[in-house]
Amino acid sequence: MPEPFGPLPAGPDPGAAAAPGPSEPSEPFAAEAADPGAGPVLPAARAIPARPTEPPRIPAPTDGSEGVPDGLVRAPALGYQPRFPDAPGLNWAGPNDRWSRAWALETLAESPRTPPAPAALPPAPVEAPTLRDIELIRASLATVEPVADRATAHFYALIFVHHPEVRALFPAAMDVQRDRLFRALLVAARNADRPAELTEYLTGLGCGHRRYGTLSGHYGPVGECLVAALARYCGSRWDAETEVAWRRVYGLVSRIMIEAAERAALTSPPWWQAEIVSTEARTPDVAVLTLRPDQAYPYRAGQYATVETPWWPRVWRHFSLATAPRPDGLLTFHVKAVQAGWVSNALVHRAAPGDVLRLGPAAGGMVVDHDHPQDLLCLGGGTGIAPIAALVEEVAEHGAAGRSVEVYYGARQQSGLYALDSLRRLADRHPWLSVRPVVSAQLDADPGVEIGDLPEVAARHGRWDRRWDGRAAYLSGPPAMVRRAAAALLRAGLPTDRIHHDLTGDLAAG
Ligand SMILES: NC(=O)C1=CN([C@@H]2O[C@H](COP(=O)(O)OP(=O)(O)OC[C@H]3O[C@@H](n4cnc5c(N)ncnc54)[C@H](O)[C@@H]3O)[C@@H](O)[C@H]2O)C=CC1
Repeated sequence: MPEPFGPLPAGPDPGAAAAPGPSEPSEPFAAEAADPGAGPVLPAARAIPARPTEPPRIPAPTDGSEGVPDGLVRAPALGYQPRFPDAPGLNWAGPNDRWSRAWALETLAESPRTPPAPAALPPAPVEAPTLRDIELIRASLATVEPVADRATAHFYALIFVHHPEVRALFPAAMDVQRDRLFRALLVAARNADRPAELTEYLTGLGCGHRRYGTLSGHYGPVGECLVAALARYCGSRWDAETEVAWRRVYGLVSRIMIEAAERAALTSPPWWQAEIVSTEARTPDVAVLTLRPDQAYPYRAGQYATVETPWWPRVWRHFSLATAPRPDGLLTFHVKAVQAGWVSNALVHRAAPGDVLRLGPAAGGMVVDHDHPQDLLCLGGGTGIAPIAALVEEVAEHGAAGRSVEVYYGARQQSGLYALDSLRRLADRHPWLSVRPVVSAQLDADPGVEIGDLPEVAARHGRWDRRWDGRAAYLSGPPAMVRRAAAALLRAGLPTDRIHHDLTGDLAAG
């Protein structure tokens, strides 16, 4: 199962290089810069799956659509009725379709498009972990942490040797994957005595794993290999009591993930295919991509999607949805080509209208509460402005209900403020919205643009006039920026639960 315990909780995927945070679905935006291997971004030798030209016939919808969200109609064989039945190259899903073959998914016993079979629960009864279990698990993780690289490599080696059919679910390069496993284990261990947080995290993880083709039956073998790898690298720290603790916790973890995946299978597909309908270069390394999904793609402004390109099979990256949900169902992403970023470079420099991407389900908790209209303070750095722009649009559509929204939009230089014009147009129409552009260097700054790092400029304003009192804050951009902004807001007295972001980890420590 790819990313077993994969991308940690809480935000989109590529881009963030530095320390991870606590609750992700990973430090979205973080993994891209950390892609292994750097080197030429798009090796010419890579085989690109051919784009199918003959979509299979789409079964007619049935009337058994109870409990299915708006826009999705269940059909018996396919599971869901496509939103755009005439979309070229789309809507071909199911066992042995060309997309699945290109991705080598035919090696699975069942198609990942097929709703998971009834849960094959771990054989032993699933018991809640005891405090002693949690203590033992944390102690063993602390022992393994210094050799986490070797332990996770051993874990994957065990899986691939003993369960070779699972290899096809993982990307060719495993470096980032390895790191994710251990980070996910740490998150789970950190939250082991907080059942609500743990359940929320694992639920997101279980649903997200559907896009890899993970099936209920994969969890058992993965658990065995995990325990074996931990036992080996814990050395003398490992004993029978520790093993029982791990088995008990793994049983609970896998049950929550399997059940979440089964619930999700009732109302949504494991992934969406989306055809690029336009690409627009906004700067030499930032492109705005507009996509047409093959079926309705439910999300809230502020959330992100995981994206896979045809050029890097099974390598998934997070990008925020950059508009509020649109009536025409189109989706927009802002992508910056980062150094050694395989996916982001492919999307910015190679993707063209007609190319088909895959999307995982929307995730992330950076959404606006319209029932309690607080004033909002939004900081968007670089392409981190994407979810902020979506949030502002959603407030505009929903009605500001008396709240004011203040957006600080930062870039390193003036030419990087690629979304400023559209934000200013919104501000011209809506008196509740103010937009303050900030650039790091004087150099080419236009009049009215403030100079400095984004968190510092916003903090200056916050100190002056206590602008932040009573506001809910939304932070999005480079991890270091988000951490510094969060630390400034905490110092200014904003409570933690009013500071929204998609990073995981200890913000204040950053
Ligand atoms: N594409 C997307 O949908 C989203 C991307 N992101 C993340 O946003 C980031 C955008 O990167 P770039 O466009 O290259 O932004 P950038 O590195 O050019 O910086 C943009 C702003 O952040 C501030 N900043 C940067 N580093 C800072 C630091 N160490 N301390 C304080 N302030 C700092 C700068 O002052 C500038 O105002 C990436 O990490 C990406 O993963 C976040 C959410 C959505």
